[in-house]
Amino acid sequence: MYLQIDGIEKSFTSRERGTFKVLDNINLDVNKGDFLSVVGPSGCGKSTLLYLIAGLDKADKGEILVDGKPVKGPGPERVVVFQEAGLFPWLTVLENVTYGLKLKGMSKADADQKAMETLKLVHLSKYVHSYPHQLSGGMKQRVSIARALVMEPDILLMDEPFAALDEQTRMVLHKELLEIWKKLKITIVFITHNIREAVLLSSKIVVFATRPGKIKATFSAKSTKDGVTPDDITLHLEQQILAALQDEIEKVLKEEMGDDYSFETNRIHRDTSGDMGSGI
Ligand SMILES: Nc1ncnc2c1ncn2[C@@H]1O[C@H](COP(=O)(O)OP(=O)(O)OP(=O)(O)O)[C@@H](O)[C@H]1O
Repeated sequence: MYLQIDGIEKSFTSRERGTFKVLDNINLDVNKGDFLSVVGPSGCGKSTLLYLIAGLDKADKGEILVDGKPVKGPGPERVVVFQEAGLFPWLTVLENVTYGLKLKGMSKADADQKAMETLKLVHLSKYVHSYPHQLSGGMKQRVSIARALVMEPDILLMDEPFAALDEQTRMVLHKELLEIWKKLKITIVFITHNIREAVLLSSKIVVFATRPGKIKATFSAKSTKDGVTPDDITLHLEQQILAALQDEIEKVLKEEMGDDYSFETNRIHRDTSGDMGSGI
């Protein structure tokens, strides 16, 4: 197993909520080259798990292993792409992408060459000298993906990277991310609220239960790759994931709105034209 998550527990403490458990006994095995999506209602601990894998935070209990070695902090083999591109506004696209390489001590010429190759991969060769404010949201997110890929990580950790983008841009980036995944044979852990996005992109999907976050169901979505899956298989998988999520969504709504809140099962339904589950 390439990425191994063994018995992870994590609690936080805040003035309003006291100490509360966010992740409870998370066990997950990810193979090298898997595209794993984690789907779950708001606040169930998806990002917390991603940050633990990234080594940006520490678990209270359990262990995360990459290639058999315990994660003890951030490492170049695990790079995070966030929802907001977070580019340096005073640097050009090329300078943003070479920034990490130069910090590692790479010469300008080598860093520029490597960055140019990576920017080609995300179709931004023409914009290397542009500044972030001159780019659309989708282009900024491409730069952010290039900035991560240029470090040649083994695992790309993506925290709702397309959530702030419009539907058409997101569709294009889905296609491009799948091409990159296949070309680089990289392992991806992808956090999303969007069931359709998870089904379209992933080889494996994990549904989180909430309060505290734990794994409720795991689905294999390998057959949905390469666009060969008949629509009805994709839709069936979406329905199964939605069914697994339904109780969890209700739990969150009752906590937020009160126990008398009634959740109609037909409120969230499969909508072939829409963005399934994006409002969860
Ligand atoms: N540093 C922290 N201190 C206190 N509470 C935190 C901290 N980080 C996260 N939380 C809380 O832990 C819970 C899980 O947060 P997390 O961001 O992991 O959930 P999520 O599933 O990614 O949510 P969303 O889908 O809304 O982004 C939330 O209730 C959040 O408010």
